[in-house]
Amino acid sequence: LESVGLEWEDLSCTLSKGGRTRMLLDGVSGAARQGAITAIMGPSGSGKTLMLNSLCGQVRATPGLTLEGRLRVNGREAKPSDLQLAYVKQEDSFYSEMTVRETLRFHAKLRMPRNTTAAEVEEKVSRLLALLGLSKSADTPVGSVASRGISGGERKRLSIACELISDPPLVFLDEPLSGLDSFQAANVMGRLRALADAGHTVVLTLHQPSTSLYSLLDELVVLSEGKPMYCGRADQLARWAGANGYPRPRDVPQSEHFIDVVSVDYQTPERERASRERIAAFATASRARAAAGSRGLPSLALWAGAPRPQLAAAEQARAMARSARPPSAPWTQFRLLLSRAWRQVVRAKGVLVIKAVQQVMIALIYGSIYKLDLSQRSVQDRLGLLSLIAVGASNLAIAGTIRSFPKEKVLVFEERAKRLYSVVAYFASKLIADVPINALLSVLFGGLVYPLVGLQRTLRKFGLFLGLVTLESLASSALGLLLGSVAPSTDAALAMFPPIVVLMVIFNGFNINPQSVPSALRWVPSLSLIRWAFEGMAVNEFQGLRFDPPAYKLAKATGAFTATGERALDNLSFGSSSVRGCAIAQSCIIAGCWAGSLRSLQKNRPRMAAMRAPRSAAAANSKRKKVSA
Ligand SMILES: Nc1ncnc2c1ncn2[C@@H]1O[C@H](COP(=O)(O)OP(=O)(O)OP(=O)(O)O)[C@@H](O)[C@H]1O
Repeated sequence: LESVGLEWEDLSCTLSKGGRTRMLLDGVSGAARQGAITAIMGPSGSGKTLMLNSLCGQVRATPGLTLEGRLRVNGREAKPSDLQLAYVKQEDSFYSEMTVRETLRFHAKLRMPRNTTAAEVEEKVSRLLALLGLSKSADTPVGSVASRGISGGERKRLSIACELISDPPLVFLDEPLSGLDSFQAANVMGRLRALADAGHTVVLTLHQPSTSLYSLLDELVVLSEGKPMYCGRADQLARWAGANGYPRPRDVPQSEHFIDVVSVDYQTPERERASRERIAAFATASRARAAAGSRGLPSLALWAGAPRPQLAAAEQARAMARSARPPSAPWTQFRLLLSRAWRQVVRAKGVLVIKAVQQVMIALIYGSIYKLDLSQRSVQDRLGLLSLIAVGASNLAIAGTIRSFPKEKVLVFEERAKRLYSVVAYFASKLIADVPINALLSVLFGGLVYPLVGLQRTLRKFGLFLGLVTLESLASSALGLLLGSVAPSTDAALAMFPPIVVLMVIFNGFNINPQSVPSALRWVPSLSLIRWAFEGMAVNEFQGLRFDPPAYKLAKATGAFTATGERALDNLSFGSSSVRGCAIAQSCIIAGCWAGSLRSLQKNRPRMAAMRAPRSAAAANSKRKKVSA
């Protein structure tokens, strides 16, 4: 493992909004050495995660946010994007139906160099399973909130294992113990200790660790209000507090005591002022200690003896280019993604059964209510039934996709940020895995409802009906995918869903005559997938039908009744429509939604803030004064 020591200097982050500037991080300096666990601690909201993210280039670019600082790797200036690191986020997301081993194998195949053999992949997977204590649960599905799987601690260890595939020397973890009970927390921390002992440089954020977990830490950075309160050896924290006038009472763990000392006390205005003064004093003392020079910081001296070999410029450029694209071939990415997506679809048997039961129930409801004959009444019944089928099928498919896709999108963004695969490979695999199931469910519904209600009994018309229902379901899923891709969250996507469906229902060709559509909205019906489904099904059903004349004589004599299916279609302005035309229009909507979703996934990647060189000490001080004023 490459020996890596990381040093940061004058790390600052400001956020300017509405004429006000907040210092989120304020002149923090420190170091993390190889073979050590460095923890970033502090009260809630003190900037722990922000600092960790700053070091590894993961701060989201927000309007008004500026990030400054200097990073050095083994004494040489570096940018966060140059670091070969593992970053384990607080929230993990996995495909719930994949087992632990399959998840790890998936990552290994995507992350390991292209010429890695299958045996090498398996060897790596087994080694990581053993290293993170996951061998026993290797063949258990990861699970989710809805389906039980591995424990919280095992999920965290799996996240760490996935990040360790490419043997990064630096390992960053945001709150790795959050949500874990003391047993699981000790297990995770024990594995991190083993990683550090194996030569990794481990940096993590922590809330309040127990005394036994604290004893596993080597170095500590304590923040309050974004300011540095302490940077040095974890076991020297109490000495630092004492030396600055706040000796630790007996029996109070040193981290608990110090974090209390440097927390803002909001109980009364006086106490708040006093606590802020205390924080300012600790910040000054801590910065003075850092400014005393790198030799003053124990951590810096420890890695200084292991300089990183200088890479030649050409080799450096090649390494950068390599890291900018996924290591695996596009075909491999597609194959692996398809196999993962397919497993997720077919193994989620509960979801599949629910969807199938839903389709059967709806078909049975229609079948028990509608009995179509050739009476005059049946004209209205047919139109009503076909319009309900068109609306119902689209609602089910759009809502289903909207609910599931935004969650998947988060995982895809994360995996894309790690450059595991291209969006095209992901998108193609998703469509291929989803389409057969959607088609199968549509055929199940259509195949049941068609004979039950008594639609025209010819094999050709039956086949066309199934095709139209399937196309509509695919178009609806594609629209759901588009909404899920452009919307920032599931809630936002669900909020967009009703108005869009209402518009599509209004303009379905049955509820408003095309001549009555306001001229500014004439284009809307051509985008309504419900309209194309309804129109296609109506043309398919009504063409060739001869209706019985009504029983009352006057209507019979004047011919004021619907004698043929063609007449019914004329009344709806569908006289010149064809099933083929509707199917082509529906296919164009599918293609448009897929293209839009792909584009949105490609464009909507989170942007990270770049780190600028810090301003001079004098400029930083004057800014500090301005902000606090
Ligand atoms: N990208 C960003 N844009 C704007 N503000 C941000 C950004 N990242 C963090 N902040 C702000 O910085 C402050 C510190 O947040 P951070 O999440 O680092 O705190 P923390 O110490 O990790 O808190 P906790 O212990 O509660 O998780 C918060 O006020 C947060 O809103």
